Amino acid sequence: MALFDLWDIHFGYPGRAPVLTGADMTLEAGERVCITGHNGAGKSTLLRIMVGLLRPEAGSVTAFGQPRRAEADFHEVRRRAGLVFQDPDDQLFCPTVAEDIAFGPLNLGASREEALGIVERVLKQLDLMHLRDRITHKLSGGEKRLVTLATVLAMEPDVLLLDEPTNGLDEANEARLVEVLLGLPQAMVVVSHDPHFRRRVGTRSLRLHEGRLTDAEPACRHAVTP
Ligand SMILES: Nc1ncnc2c1ncn2[C@@H]1O[C@H](COP(=O)(O)OP(=O)(O)OP(=O)(O)O)[C@@H](O)[C@H]1O
Repeated sequence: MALFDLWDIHFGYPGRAPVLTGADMTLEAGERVCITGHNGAGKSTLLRIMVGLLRPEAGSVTAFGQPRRAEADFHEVRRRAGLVFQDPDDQLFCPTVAEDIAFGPLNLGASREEALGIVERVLKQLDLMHLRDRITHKLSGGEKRLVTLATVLAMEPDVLLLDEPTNGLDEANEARLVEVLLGLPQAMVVVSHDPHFRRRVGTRSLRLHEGRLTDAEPACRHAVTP
């Protein structure tokens, strides 16, 4: 069973030319699907449709084996598929890094102690312990991006949806991010303009062009076992 199956997705913003005009995509366990395409092609739009932040005009979204149509159908999808937005400021809203990471688990019913344990685990995993008590809005762009990933990993999603995760990262942090992603068990969809990054991380690459997804560069790696 595919984790996600998007079929013939059509979408346009009001008063603008259509963005998606029959996009198809599947995501299987163990896959890391990279998506490329020019600015404004609709990559972020597609990720938002996957988690129900936008609803397609036509076509279907099946996630975790169930067709998803109404808002209520997407609650489970958003719990199981963690979207890391392109702009970290859309995602970080607590005073400190630790509070931002603890927010999701606390919201899902974790105790204060459990949440603090999760904060420590994900910060160690991403090598970010030094940022634990920093004021979130005073972090650099690259630091914010890594913290955003930490907030999503803290929710232990089954699928990761990453929108331009290398934006603003220096070489060392980009290399570290590659290692972290390759070590994660989750299937993921990664939107990236960075061909080197896509080749390192992706098990499959798609190009979004004129509203549809097609195979891009040949895969360089085989799917990892889930
Ligand atoms: N809320 C909105 N209202 C109207 N138009 C929008 C809105 N959000 C995005 N768009 C437009 O829809 C198109 C697709 O945007 P989207 O952000 O999905 O592209 P993208 O492929 O992610 O681009 P980039 O590579 O620049 O991040 C663009 O032309 C954009 O201007």
